[in-house]
Amino acid sequence: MGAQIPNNIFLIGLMGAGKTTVGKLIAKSLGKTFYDTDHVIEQRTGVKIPTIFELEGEEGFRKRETSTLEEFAQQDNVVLATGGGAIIAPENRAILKQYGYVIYLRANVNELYLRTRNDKNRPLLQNVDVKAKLEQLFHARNPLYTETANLIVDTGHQPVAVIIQKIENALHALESSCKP
Ligand SMILES: Nc1ncnc2c1ncn2[C@@H]1O[C@H](COP(=O)(O)OP(=O)(O)O)[C@@H](O)[C@H]1O
Ligand SMILES: O=C(O)C1=C[C@@H](OP(=O)(O)O)[C@@H](O)[C@H](O)C1
Ligand SMILES: [Mg+2]
Repeated sequence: MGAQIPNNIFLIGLMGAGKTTVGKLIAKSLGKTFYDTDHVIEQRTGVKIPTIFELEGEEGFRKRETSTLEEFAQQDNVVLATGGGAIIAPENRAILKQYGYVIYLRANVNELYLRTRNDKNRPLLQNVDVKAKLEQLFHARNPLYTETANLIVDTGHQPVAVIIQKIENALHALESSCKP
C-alpha cells in the first residue's frame, strides 16, 4: 500500500510566515478541514489574543494554546495552523510530531517584518523594534521549528500560490515515494 498524503498537516513558523493564509488554501485544495489554534482560542474566549495576554499574561495564553493544540491535533483529516510560539513547549512539539506531518514555513526576518509591521493583533510585536524582535525570535526558535518539521518550505518573496504548489508537490512525492 503506497503512502497516502498525510491525514493531518500542521503548519509551524514565525509570525508572518503564512501559516494561517497558506493553511486555509492547502486545506481547501486537499479537501481537509482547516483550523487555526489562535482563531479557536479567540472564538472560545470571545476576545482577541492581545486581550488574553493583557488579562492572563503570555503564560495564560500558552496554557490555552497547548490545550487547543492537544484537542485539534487529534482530529481527523485536518490542516492546523499553529501560532508562532507553539513549538516553545516540548509537549507541544511532541504532539505535533505524533499526530501529523509538520511543515515549517520559513522566511527571512526582513520578509516577516514587511508582513507584520503594521499588525496590531500580535502582542509580542507591539511597542518594540519589530525587526529586532523578529530577529531575536528567529534565532531562538529556528532550531525548534527545524527539529519539529518533516518538511521545510521557504516562503520568502514568493506568491502564496507558488508555496501551495511546492507543498502539494512535496506531499504527492511522499505518496509516490513508497508505491511498490
Ligand atoms: N508568501 C507570502 N507572500 C506575501 N505575503 C504573505 C505570504 N504569506 C503570507 N503573507 C501575508 O503575510 C501576513 C501574515 O500572514 P499569516 O497567514 O497571518 O501568517 P502567520 O499565520 O504565519 O502569522 C498576511 O497579511 C498574509 O497575507
Ligand atoms: O510567535 C508567537 O509567540 C505568537 C504568534 C501568534 O500567531 P501567528 O504566528 O499566527 O501570528 C499568536 O499565537 C501570538 O501572538 C503569539
Ligand atoms: Mg496565524
